[in-house]
Amino acid sequence: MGRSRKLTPHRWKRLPEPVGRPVGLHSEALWLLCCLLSFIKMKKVVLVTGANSGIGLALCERLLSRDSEDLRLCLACRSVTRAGAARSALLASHPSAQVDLLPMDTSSVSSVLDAAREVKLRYGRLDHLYLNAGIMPNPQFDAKAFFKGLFSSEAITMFATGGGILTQKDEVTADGLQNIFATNLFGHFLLVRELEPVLCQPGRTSRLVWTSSSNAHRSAFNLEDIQHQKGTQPYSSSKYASDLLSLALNAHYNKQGLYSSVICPGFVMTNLTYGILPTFPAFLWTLLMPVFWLIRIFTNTFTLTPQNGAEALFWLFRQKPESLDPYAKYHSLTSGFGISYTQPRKMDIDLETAESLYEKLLQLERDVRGKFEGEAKLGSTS
Ligand SMILES: NC(=O)C1=CN([C@@H]2O[C@H](COP(=O)(O)OP(=O)(O)OC[C@H]3O[C@@H](n4cnc5c(N)ncnc54)[C@H](OP(=O)(O)O)[C@@H]3O)[C@@H](O)[C@H]2O)C=CC1
Ligand SMILES: CC(C)CCC[C@@H](C)[C@H]1CC[C@H]2C3=C(CC[C@]12C)[C@@]1(C)CCC(=O)[C@@H](C)[C@@H]1CC3
Repeated sequence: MGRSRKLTPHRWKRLPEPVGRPVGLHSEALWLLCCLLSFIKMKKVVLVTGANSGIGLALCERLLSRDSEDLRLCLACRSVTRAGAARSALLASHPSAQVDLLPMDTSSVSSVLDAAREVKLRYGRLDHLYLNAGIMPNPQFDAKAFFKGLFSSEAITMFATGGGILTQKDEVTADGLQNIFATNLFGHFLLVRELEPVLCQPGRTSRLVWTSSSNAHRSAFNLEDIQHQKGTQPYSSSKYASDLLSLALNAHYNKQGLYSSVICPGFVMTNLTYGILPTFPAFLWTLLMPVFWLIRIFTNTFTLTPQNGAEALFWLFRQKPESLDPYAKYHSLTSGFGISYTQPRKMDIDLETAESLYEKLLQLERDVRGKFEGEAKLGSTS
């Protein structure tokens, strides 16, 4: 027996936009009503990269706590197992929520292209895209510079930005890209470019939000070496590049209803920060917490928990995109009393550099696509 096609109220909710226009005056009116209703009732689609832990997972939790009924959350993660565990944790506290999984490794071009294809097939719309996945592999902590900085006038800045005390050793991915650049920036850029048809739809606005950092420094970034092959601060460079890219994306896409913003979550205790001192046992971090709470009195950037760190991401979700400043970075901050809030701070960026980076990224995109198509052709002929 064929499945009944009766439209129960439950089905209305999930009804995709009507396809094929019926003929006749009544049917025309009915079709218009259908369009209107499906537009009103359709859930907002929110995709978060790196959603299985830390700040990304905390954002998902906060979004569902606010409204789990009208959201369709998609966790884009490189590990299916870790993503599944995160989904189960979210569903345990929000059983009626709609939480989907999407396998995606932002450091791999083919994985990003596959994931984007899947998003277009599955959703047909995308309201919020949180570009949050990020890495800081092989960090080198300069203890000498840290203790020197501790007794200097720059102590607070050092704690707020990690400037001058951290470097990283980068690697090359299978696609021949620098790993930190590919993971934190280029994979996300490619994703946005691929998702253009669902992000830029007439009569609708969509949002991009980049999880950047106060560790993003102009001095670490070089337009002649956007992947940071030569330097020792690829993390800082990738985050500065995301600040620039957000500005360029606004310049190119605002007229199509797509808006981009950047946030800094502050200093948060997550897998990324635990990795900075790998030999430092977990219980020592816990012992240090009272010290960190004390430091928070002097710098509100010590947000410390992923929930506090996700504050600016969550705040942006509730703002009208047109009201936001493309030159501002939205900082998650936490007061000495533990109260979280969001504050915009001007970024050290300019449109000319942003445009130059954008052009270079477009060129790199053409190069990797060309390589992919070439390999695909080779595969089909052999
Ligand atoms: N913690 C902090 O103090 C600060 C963090 N940030 C930024 O916040 C963001 C989130 O980090 P945070 O929550 O702290 O750290 P976590 O390590 O907890 O989260 C990072 C997330 O990114 C995912 N990820 C890493 N590499 C890839 C990849 N190649 N493809 C897909 N997903 C990937 C991780 O997945 P997996 O679990 O598989 O590794 C994880 O889900 C990052 O962009 C980071 O740079 C910025 C400023 C400060
Ligand atoms: C062992 C010592 C007693 C304590 C060491 C503390 C440092 C490891 C942290 C102090 C400031 C932190 C910091 C970051 C990493 C860890 C510290 C250097 C970041 C660089 C992490 C990533 C970011 O994006 C920055 C915003 C953070 C800034 C502060």
